[in-house]
Order: sequence, then C-alpha cells, then structure tokens
Amino acid sequence: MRVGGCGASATGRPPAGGSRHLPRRRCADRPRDVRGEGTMDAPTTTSGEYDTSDGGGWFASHPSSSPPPRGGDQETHAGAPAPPHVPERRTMPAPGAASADAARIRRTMAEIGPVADKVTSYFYALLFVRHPELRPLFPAAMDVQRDRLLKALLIAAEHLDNTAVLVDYLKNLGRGHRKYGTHAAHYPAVGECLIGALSQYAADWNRETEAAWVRAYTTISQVMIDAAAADELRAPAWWQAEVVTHDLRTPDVAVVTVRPDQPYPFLAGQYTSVETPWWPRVWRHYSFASAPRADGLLTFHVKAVTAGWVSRALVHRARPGDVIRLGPPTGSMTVDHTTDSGMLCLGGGTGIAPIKALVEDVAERGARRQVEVFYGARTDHDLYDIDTLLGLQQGNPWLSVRAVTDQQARLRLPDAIRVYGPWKEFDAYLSGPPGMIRSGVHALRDIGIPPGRIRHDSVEELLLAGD
Ligand SMILES: NC(=O)C1=CN([C@@H]2O[C@H](COP(=O)(O)OP(=O)(O)OC[C@H]3O[C@@H](n4cnc5c(N)ncnc54)[C@H](O)[C@@H]3O)[C@@H](O)[C@H]2O)C=CC1
Repeated sequence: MRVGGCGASATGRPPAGGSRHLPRRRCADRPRDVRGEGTMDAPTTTSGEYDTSDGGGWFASHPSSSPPPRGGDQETHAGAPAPPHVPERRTMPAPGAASADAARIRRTMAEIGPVADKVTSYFYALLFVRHPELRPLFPAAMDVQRDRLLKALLIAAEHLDNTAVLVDYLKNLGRGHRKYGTHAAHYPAVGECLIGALSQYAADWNRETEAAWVRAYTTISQVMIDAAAADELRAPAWWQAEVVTHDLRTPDVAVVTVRPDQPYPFLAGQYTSVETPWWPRVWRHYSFASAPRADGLLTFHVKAVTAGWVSRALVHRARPGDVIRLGPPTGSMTVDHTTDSGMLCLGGGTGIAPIKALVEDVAERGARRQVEVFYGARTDHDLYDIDTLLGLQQGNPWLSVRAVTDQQARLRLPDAIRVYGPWKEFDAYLSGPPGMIRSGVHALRDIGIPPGRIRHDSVEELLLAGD
C-alpha cells in the first residue's frame, strides 16, 4: 500500500486486489523537523464529554487536487504492492459514507482490541524498518507512546461519523504535533505502516475495510495538516521557558514557576505539554496552576511519580535557570463567563492546580458568583496548596474552600459534596486522578447536575499519565 505518495509498502501481504493507491498528499505546510510523539505525565485535559488533547497519532494525509506533492513524496519502494485507489476528497465524507466507513473501522478496532499491543509493536517495527530516519525522532522508550497512538486511533475512529467532535479533536492534534516538528510528508509514511499493521491483525480485512481506513486516514491527516499550517501563521511551535522558582512543597510535589521566552496566551483551566532537557522528546501534560498573570509567568504543580521521567526530573532535578520547553495551550475546562452560575470545583491532589487557576480567573473578573472548592488529599500534609486557597478565600467572600482528607473523611472527596448543596444550579469542574473523576461524575449526576454542566479532565488521558 502506498499512502499519500510516500510509497512504502504497508501490508506485509499481497494487496486484497484491485488498484491500491492512496491519493497524494496536499503539501499545505512547509517542511519541518521531525519529532516523535510525546507522552504524558500528569495530564489534565479538557472538558465535558470529549478530550481534545494532543494525543499521539500519525495519519495518512488527505487526497487533494491542489498542489502536487514535492519531490520525494512520489518515491516508491521497489517491490511494493500497488497502492490502493481512493477517490479524492477535500471535505469530510458524506454522512452515509462516513457511517459505513465508521462501522468498518469500529469493527477493525474491536477485532484488534485484544491484540492491540501486537498491532502497535508491528506498526512501529514497520515504521522504523521502512523509515529508519524517523526512529531518532521518537522517545528512546516507546512504552507510553505506543498506548497513545492506539488511544488516538480509538478516539478518532469512535467519532468518525461525528464530524464536529472529530474535527475539533484532530485540529488540536495537528496543532499539538507542531512541537514535534511533524512534517506533512511523515503522515503518509506513518499511515501506510499503520494500515499495514492493522491489516495483519484484523480478522476480517478486505478491500472495503482497507478503503474505509484509507479514506478515514486521508481525511484525518489533512485536517491535522491544515490545522498545523494555520497555527503556524499565528503561534510558535513551542516555547522555551526558564525555571524561575522551584518550591518543593512535599517530598514529592513541587510548584514550578517558569518564564516563557515569548508571550504565552492561554486560559485558566487549560494545560500544556512540557519537555525537560533531560528527557528529549518525552512530553507530559500539566495544567496551568494560575490564571494568566501580568508578568507572563506560568506555574505548574508537579508530583513525582514512580518511574516518571518528566515528573521526577521536574521535582527532583529542575532548578532555577534550567530551561524547559512548552507546547501550545489546550483544553476547554475553562470558565464560562457568559453566566454567573455558581461553580462547584473538585480538585484531588495536584488536580487542584487548574481549580486554583479557575478561582483566580473568577476573582480577576470581579464576578459575583459563588465558587465552592472541595480540595481532596490523602493526608493533611498532602494539602500542599491549602494556604494559597485559604488566602484566596479570605479576600473573596464568594469563595468557599473545604479540605477533605482521606485520613479524616468518612466520605471520599466526590461523595463529600453530597453533604452540602443543593448544587443543581451549579456548573461543576473536576480535576484529579481518573478514579476521582469517574466517581465525581457519578456523584454529580446523582445529585442532579446535568452532564452538559460537568467539565473535567479526560479520563483516557489521565489513565495514560503513567509517568
Ligand atoms: N499536575 C497537574 O497539573 C494535574 C494533575 N492531574 C491529575 O491529578 C492526579 C493527582 O494525583 P495525586 O496528587 O497523586 O492524587 P491522589 O491519588 O493523592 O488523590 C487525591 C485525592 O483524590 C481523591 N481520590 C483519589 N482517587 C479517588 C477515587 N478512586 N475515588 C474517589 N476519590 C478519589 C481522594 O480524595 C484523594 O485524596 C494525577 O492523576 C494527575 O494526572 C489533573 C489535573 C492537573
């Protein structure tokens, strides 16, 4: 198979028949360095129903009748099977076609689910054998990276017939890939290998299935490529940021403040990717722990976790003067300033970081809205930011802060809110470990807050935190 004109043989077996050709990539963006997909540390994310963080994913590009591919894009590998033919398309597929493709793709995903690990191993083996020049661009350790690729695929596949959600997700993904130096030419190469790997392990792989995947990837990658190209006109691919203070609050938690080398626009409640100088190409997500400040400084709360490369480096190694890199801001767990509804905020552990930013955001607007914060931690000692929050409470009568520690509470954090309330008219914000988010959403729905008013970090992303 050939994807986007880069010409690698994707499937290890002969083509299912017919002409196998993926349309040529539209080279919307300029060549850039190639970087591997990063992984996550203490990721936070987005809001509501859907995650838009920059998950790992490389996809074949979109067919196009616009400018022909640059030299090199047409290169083929000797002996490669003829690539599949897919009609050119510049927009998202028609709903019917998308649904049919979505059904085929979901079937493949279900088939490969039990052997997902083998699929990803096979995919990376194909990729690095066929495109060895890409290997140095991925992190040395590929463990979390592997999971992220599959997750991104699952998310894209799951929403294939939900154009609005998919496009939003993919645009973020495309923008997020800029910091890796992703080049449009890499998408076809990766797409070929991905489809090659899927075709090896899907039980029911045929021409129609392959065509569905090709159509999906060409569409997916073009959305990403276009979003990256548009973003290139208005923002850097990454920011360098110098550590200005490093405050070890507990043996494992540091509050790290950095000064970006150029203005860094973001909204309270959002998060970014962080790469340390000690582990190149390994990126982890952290929320901004403050609303945007006049001095431009950014603060993160980092907990060192077992085998966490980035988190351990940030907590135990980083010192003032060190320079880290930041990706673009993302996430939509932000304050809706069009309403003055009360805000019920639950922050567990370092998940309190974006909650504090939200509180500061409300304070800065001078809004008269009730904000109720429940701050959960294992012990009193783990309430490392309680003084800051109590300080905010002191100056703002609309703010109430309650600490809930596992040691003392009969009820864990989410259930503690049942003791208070009523909360029906409140917007809810949840940030913390995946288990807390899950039980928190359950508790909030249970007390009558509609799902549309519950914003939280993506559980999928949190589960991938790992590091
Ligand atoms: N550092 C950051 O910027 C952000 C981090 N996060 C996430 O927050 C988490 C923080 O980890 P830790 O500080 O170690 O938190 P932790 O594991 O110590 O948990 C903090 C509190 O959350 C509640 N909780 C935990 N698991 C629960 C469950 N299954 N059901 C109900 N309540 C539960 C408990 O009250 C607990 O004391 C990480 O998963 C991280 O990825 C989320 C957003 C931002």
